[in-house]
Amino acid sequence: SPQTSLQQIVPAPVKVTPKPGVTYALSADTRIYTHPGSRDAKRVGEYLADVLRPSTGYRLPVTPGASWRGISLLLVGADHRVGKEGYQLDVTRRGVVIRAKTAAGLFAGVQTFRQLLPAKVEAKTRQRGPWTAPGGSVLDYPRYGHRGAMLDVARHFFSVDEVKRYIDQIAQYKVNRLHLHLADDQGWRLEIKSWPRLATYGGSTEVGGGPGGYYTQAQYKDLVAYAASRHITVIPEIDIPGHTNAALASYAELNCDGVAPPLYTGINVGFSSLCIDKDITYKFVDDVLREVAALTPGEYVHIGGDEALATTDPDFIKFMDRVLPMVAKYGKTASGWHEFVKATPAASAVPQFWGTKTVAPDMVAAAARGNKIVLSPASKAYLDMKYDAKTPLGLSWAGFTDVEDAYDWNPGAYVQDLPESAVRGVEAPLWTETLTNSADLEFMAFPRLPAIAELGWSPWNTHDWEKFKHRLAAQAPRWQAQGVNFYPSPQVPWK
Ligand SMILES: CC1=[NH+][C@H]2[C@@H](O1)O[C@H](CO)[C@@H](O)[C@@H]2O
Repeated sequence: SPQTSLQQIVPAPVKVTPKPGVTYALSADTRIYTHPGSRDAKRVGEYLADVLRPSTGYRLPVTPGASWRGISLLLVGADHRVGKEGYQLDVTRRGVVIRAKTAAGLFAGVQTFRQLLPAKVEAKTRQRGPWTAPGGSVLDYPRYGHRGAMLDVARHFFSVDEVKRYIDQIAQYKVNRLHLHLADDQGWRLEIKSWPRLATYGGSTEVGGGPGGYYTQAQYKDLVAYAASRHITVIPEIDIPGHTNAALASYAELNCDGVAPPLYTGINVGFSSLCIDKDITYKFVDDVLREVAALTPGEYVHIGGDEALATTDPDFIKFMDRVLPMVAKYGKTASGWHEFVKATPAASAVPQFWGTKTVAPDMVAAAARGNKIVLSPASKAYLDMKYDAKTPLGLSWAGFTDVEDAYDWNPGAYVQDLPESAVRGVEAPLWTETLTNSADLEFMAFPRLPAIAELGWSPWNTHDWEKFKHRLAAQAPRWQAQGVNFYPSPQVPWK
């Protein structure tokens, strides 16, 4: 197997110091040690063991302790620059030591160490060794705190296992936020106990008329916990007041005329709106936000707000003025598509920019008021955009996006006059009007998701398409070992 290298890690680390001639070899008696007394460190150790055991066949016991031999995950001695999510990795002839201040940092270090082992380590079945990693040191920490992926489970429903598979795939690239688009015109995907028909009826179909589906609150809690075990915080989105046909179809009383529209299985947008002047609308939103907030250990709840074309601007503002305080009442910070800045949300709220142009005066104004922006420019970060005219899946309203387009922009300087200090990070949305299973998701997400993940993690001084495309090529054997159905873009010199 081609020797891996410290120079091929994705996302590119802050500082890499190879030690030529030094190699570490896993062996049958390798042990994994984790910071004594830290349950979270032990969980990272177990995660690493779960990755390595199937392919190597080694026992790799995980025990509290530290040793120069074997693999040690320690919450002591890390360079202060690692901060909350960074790490230091040292690979010597005798052993591997990952140091961090938090378990999240250890988890990030494990993702890097993983990439130093041969690609076949990613297989779920026993492979022949040797299991070697090149010697050297890495000092690493993220550029942005918000490094997100969004999955639209409303247009097409994706099972708990399919979402977990995507979680495992994005975790490899140090993504730390999973935004779940849980409700839209075509489907309501989360059980709400106070409004049961939202899921049972509103979740009973999907784009194209298939059976749809929904997560019970127990299943949703399982997803949130699974993401957390990969140090990914789930941001639930209930898109309102637009994109609400599934809710309006489920409860006639939510409609201004008291008549429920039929369930919708097409892919138009902008035709639905909650009834802004009915009190029951705000009881509905309050009940939903209360239940969603109770299911959200994370700080943010996303209330959508995009394409409210069936809502007048004054009504949109009136609606948001009544709803945004509910998010705070339930102890959460609001996030929303960039349109919601029309309602002047609190400075702590997170506008998510999805525009296609680099001039967004409302984003600059919001930043001036203290809002920090998540960047998801549709012509760069939308993973549902076709790669080119021949791409069988996806949409093209924002143009074609091949992997170089997804990579070649600077989030710190993308929106004119928006200062780097006002950028909270990046997020890659995967809308699923045309996607129905994991293979479809993977075809659109790989190789572009790692490009967006690198923009979120790596220092700008490492940004170089000519180098990145080779590092991306070196990821392909890993995706092959994992059965990831990636798009072999002609822009990448695949191995
Ligand atoms: C924020 C946003 N609203 C629209 C837009 O993005 O385009 C998506 C498709 O690319 C579509 O699914 C979504 O409903």
